[in-house]
Amino acid sequence: MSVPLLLVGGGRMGEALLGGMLAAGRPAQDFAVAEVSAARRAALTATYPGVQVVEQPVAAEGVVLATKPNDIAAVAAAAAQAGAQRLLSVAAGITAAAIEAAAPLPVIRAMPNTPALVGAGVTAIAPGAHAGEDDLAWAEAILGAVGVVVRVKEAQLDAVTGVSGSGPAYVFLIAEALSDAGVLAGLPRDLANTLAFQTLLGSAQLLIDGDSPANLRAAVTSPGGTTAAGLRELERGGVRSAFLEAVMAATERSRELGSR
Ligand SMILES: NC(=O)C1=CN([C@@H]2O[C@H](COP(=O)(O)OP(=O)(O)OC[C@H]3O[C@@H](n4cnc5c(N)ncnc54)[C@H](O)[C@@H]3O)[C@@H](O)[C@H]2O)C=CC1
Ligand SMILES: O=C(O)[C@@H]1CCC=N1
Repeated sequence: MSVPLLLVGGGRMGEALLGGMLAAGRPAQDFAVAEVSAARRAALTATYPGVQVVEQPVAAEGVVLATKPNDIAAVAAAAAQAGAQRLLSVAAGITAAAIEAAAPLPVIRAMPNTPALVGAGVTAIAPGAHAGEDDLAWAEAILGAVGVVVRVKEAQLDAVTGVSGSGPAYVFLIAEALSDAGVLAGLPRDLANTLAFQTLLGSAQLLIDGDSPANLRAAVTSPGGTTAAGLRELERGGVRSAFLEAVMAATERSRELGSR
């Protein structure tokens, strides 16, 4: 009997998707994870009772490919061999055409991010040549359980990777730096962490509620006040252009991963 959804690769992204879908209420029996690392299999088995954790792909209606980009073609072929009917790849860079060449199945490409683990991910999806509306709807149902899903053209996925796939790492770097700065200014680490992390959460919520970043920033910035003094230093440090360069570098790296 085939399982509804097999995840191949139970690493950071595979676990974020699995954990997110379980937290959203999908039953553990809906899932199997194929993972080559014995240590990872042991960890997943202990954390997610009821999920079938195996070494090699088992028969599944749909398969999420969540191994490193270099392994995706071989893993797609193995999943097809094991009876998969359609594939959802989360690998950075690897094109739908490359996956279709390894496995003659409908392929959806997706770029999720790790906040999927707490149901607050954002994923962009794009169809391969043989994927139809039902395949896109299938991918949306999987990824919609762990956050917002948007549809894009496949050519946009490299830029999506640069912004939101890699984006959580940029935000964690900001969190670290803001907390470190609090410590430098004399606050205990616990307090600095609470202040920095809750500031990120609250600011994100204001943005999600719909006002523009520029308006929200202006509302914090009193004439001649503390924020204007701080922002001046951030601009002097080139923060804005550092973000432009970071996203362009990540986008370019995603393109490189796809062209090897
Ligand atoms: N980590 C992230 O924030 C994001 C990662 N991705 C993509 O997700 C994919 C996985 O990335 P991570 O989870 O970060 O890597 P990872 O290294 O944490 O996980 C990959 C897992 O796949 C396993 N694996 C390797 N070959 C296998 C095989 N043949 N069969 C079964 N399991 C196998 C490894 O043992 C490992 O546990 C990559 O293609 C990456 O581009 C996409 C969006 C965000
Ligand atoms: O760093 C990477 O290559 C992966 C893809 C997006 C986030 N992590």
